Amino acid sequence: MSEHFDAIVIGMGTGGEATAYRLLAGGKRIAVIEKELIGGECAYWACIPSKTLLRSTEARAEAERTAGLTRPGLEWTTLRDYRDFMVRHLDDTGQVDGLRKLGATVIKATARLVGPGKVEVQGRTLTADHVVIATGAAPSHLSIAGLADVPVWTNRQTTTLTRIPERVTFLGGGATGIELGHFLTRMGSQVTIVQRGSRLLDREDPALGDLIAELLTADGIDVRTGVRAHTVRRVSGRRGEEIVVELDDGTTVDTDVLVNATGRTPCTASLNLEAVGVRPGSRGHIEVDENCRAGDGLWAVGDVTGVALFTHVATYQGRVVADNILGRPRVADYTAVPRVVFTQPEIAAVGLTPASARGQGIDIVASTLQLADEIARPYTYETDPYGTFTLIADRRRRTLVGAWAVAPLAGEWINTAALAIRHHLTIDDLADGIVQFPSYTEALTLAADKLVSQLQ
Ligand SMILES: Cc1cc2nc3c(=O)[nH]c(=O)nc-3n(C[C@H](O)[C@H](O)[C@H](O)COP(=O)(O)OP(=O)(O)OC[C@H]3O[C@@H](n4cnc5c(N)ncnc54)[C@H](O)[C@@H]3O)c2cc1C
Ligand SMILES: NC(=O)c1ccc[n+]([C@@H]2O[C@H](COP(=O)([O-])OP(=O)(O)OC[C@H]3O[C@@H](n4cnc5c(N)ncnc54)[C@H](O)[C@@H]3O)[C@@H](O)[C@H]2O)c1
Repeated sequence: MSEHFDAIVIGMGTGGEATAYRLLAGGKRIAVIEKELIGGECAYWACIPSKTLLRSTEARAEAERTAGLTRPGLEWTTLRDYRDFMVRHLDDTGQVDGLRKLGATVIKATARLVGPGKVEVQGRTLTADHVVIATGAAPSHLSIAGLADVPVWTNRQTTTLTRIPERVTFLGGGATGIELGHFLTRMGSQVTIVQRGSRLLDREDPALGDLIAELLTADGIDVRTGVRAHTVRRVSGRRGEEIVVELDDGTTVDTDVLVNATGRTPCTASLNLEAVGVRPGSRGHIEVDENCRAGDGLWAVGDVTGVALFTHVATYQGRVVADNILGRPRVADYTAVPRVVFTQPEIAAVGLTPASARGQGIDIVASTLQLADEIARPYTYETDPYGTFTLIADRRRRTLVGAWAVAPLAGEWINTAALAIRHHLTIDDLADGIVQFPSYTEALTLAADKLVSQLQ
């Protein structure tokens, strides 16, 4: 017997949850299907544990840079227990019960499409007016000789670790490698980051990549850019079993733990997409239109769409899809999605990079501030003040198109720049702002003011 629903959500990470809760609030009868834990990657193995772990190392380093404070102790076992609490001890009973109380049918198993509006799970066939795919992404496959013979960690083993390894090597210098590498170096591990691209965070402004490499190197990380691992071997060394990573510049890295942080690929293999006539795009993603629609009565949200692999984007798309299903037509607008790497200091970017702006034919004008030379807050905040901020504007329209910062709390105050870009504020609007003194956000007004002068 088939069971019919208004909507079925496949995958209950952030994107699936955002869709499901909004549909439930809108009075829809829904089924949600999750093969692992309701809450998905972010809640258990990504954003939440990584930010929880990083906060203690950040607070300790901040104390060292604050007048009158000395280095506080850091108890790994207490931090580890708090991390376990924050990831709900990898138990989603509360989430399952909560959804059931709201009226959802919750199924913990792998779902498979068997036709338009038809989903097979645990031998049952469910039908629905709408099917929402929210199956996320998984670590990309690595092709390196010898890899099958050595243990390779992903973000999952790294964020759930119980012991701090002596030596850790990250393949990949994106947000995952930088955040988790930064945490581990501050916990005493000897960390190496092997980055194929010529810079860390290679989709950002090159100036940002250079700055981060300097900061991470100063923190003790061995940053190797423009190189690739071609072979890995397990050997018996002085300290017992170890892994030797051979790089294509002729150098090697000896390590205890090897982490694949080379990016993520959308999860579609288990879905049987052919049944609904969908072929994954070039990056393995499900292509969606401006409403996040992948076909008739078929929608996709989150990492599986390959749009921008962030929790806030998955949540946003979930709201867009739910509103469309609820009969409130809504278009997704990805202008000014903030991108923050939670190191200390934080690395934050939003909008276009200078290269992407030029690629769109925009004549740009930029202003870079060394914050300690320009505003008071860095001095009241820390004894060794630090921070760089760049604002990028469209010369002709005078609107803001991009910004980045490497500075304390940048992940918070970059959101003001995000709002300004999203709502097409001009540099004149920003320069006319009255901003709390002393705050890091003052940099935004000051940089805008400098751009106004530059354009006179
Ligand atoms: C280390 C790390 C740190 C991160 N930190 C941040 C951060 O600080 N901020 C931020 O914005 N983003 C961060 N991200 C990115 C963020 O985790 C993802 O963008 C987000 O989790 C995507 O949510 P999602 O719902 O699309 O997918 P997921 O959370 O991956 O959920 C997909 C779900 O679908 C389930 N599923 C898959 N196939 C099926 C099937 N056939 N049937 C049933 N269920 C299925 C999976 O089990 C999974 O639970 C981080 C990522 C990593 C790796
Ligand atoms: N704070 C956050 O919001 C946060 C934190 C972590 C991850 N994420 C998101 O999760 C997604 C995955 O992050 P990620 O850092 O794993 O991937 P990524 O794609 O952002 O970065 C991977 C990096 O690895 C490099 N690389 C690829 N193949 C390589 C190889 N064989 N050897 C060495 N380097 C190689 C690439 O040049 C790239 O710079 C991203 O979209 C990211 O934005 C977000």
